[in-house]
Amino acid sequence: MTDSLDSLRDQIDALDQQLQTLLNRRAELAHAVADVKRREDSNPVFYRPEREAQVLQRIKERNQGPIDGEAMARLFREVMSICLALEQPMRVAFLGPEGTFTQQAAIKHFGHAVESVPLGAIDEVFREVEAGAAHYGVVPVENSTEGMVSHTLDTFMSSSLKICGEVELRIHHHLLAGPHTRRDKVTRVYSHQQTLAQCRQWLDAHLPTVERIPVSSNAEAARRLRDEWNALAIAGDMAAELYGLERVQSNIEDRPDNTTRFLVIGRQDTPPSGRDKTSMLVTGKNRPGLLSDMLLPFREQGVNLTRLESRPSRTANWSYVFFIDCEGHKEDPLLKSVLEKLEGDGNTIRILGSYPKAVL
Ligand SMILES: C=C(O[C@@H]1C=C(C(=O)O)C=C[C@H]1O)C(=O)O
Repeated sequence: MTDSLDSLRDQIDALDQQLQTLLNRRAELAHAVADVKRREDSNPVFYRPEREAQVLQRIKERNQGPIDGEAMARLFREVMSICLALEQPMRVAFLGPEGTFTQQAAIKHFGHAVESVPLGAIDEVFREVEAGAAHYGVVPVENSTEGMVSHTLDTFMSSSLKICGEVELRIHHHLLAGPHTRRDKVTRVYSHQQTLAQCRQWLDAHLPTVERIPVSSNAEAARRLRDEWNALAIAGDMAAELYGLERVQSNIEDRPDNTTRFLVIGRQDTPPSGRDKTSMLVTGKNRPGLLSDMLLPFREQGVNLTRLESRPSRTANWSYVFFIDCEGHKEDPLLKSVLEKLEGDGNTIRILGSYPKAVL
């Protein structure tokens, strides 16, 4: 015999009560952890990215369903966010304004229990964290369609901040109309330059005569529709919701797997989580074979590179710094010997951070 609706709901109520008790018990334990951190360290660090990554990874691995592993991890992301807020309310600066993908990335990484602080430019995010006015910052670093965000890489050259996490976000762009938009009279479409580039083919095919106007962010594009009647905007869900815009067409990005990677920056080093990445800045004296010599130690030790970019060093013309991302933590023996070899060869290395690979 199957259970009646009332009986099923009674069972759900009983479980909810247990879950609630357990969640509060968990929060009490997190609070106790905070006391230990305070006792053991005069300058305690409450947020522990390596521990959070391990917790989320384990949740995904042991999940049996029917709830999907990713969804379960997202639920626990929020639980940890609330527990951490009881230890210490956290301020996270991001490249604003409200409604940008960077804010979405910040919330994906830290959960909703943090105070997210919009700032106008990437270097302002760095400065806010350097000055201690925010605990952490989130900035975009590369897009799978459009490549690196050079401004972020350049800012690292003059900053002492550490990378303590990465966030990957699938980016969906929608064509949006405002409350006064006259759809038969549209002459302009607003968006950030990167977004316009990511939707180039769609725009060529569907709006070839509409002028594309780059603005400072997708959220700014959405905001402009409040008082214009002959324009559309391209932005993501968050900006669309925030400004109450209507979707004319969803998911107009040219590549369906369009993804942006963001970095979390802070002032502290992150211990190993077991599934880590390391980002570094390497400079060497310009000579034939410099780059291939730099890469050799990685090959010899079997350390996998995940990214390599060069940027002008800004100290002399045609001299370059290399941004190298690889798998592993700087304390791993294999990576340690790569770093020693690179330094022994006369290169200068600055480790920008070792941090857990994105779990969500
Ligand atoms: C409870 C801790 O503090 C924070 C909260 C965590 C949690 O709720 O599980 C995990 C890591 C920290 O960011 C801890 O360090 O274990």
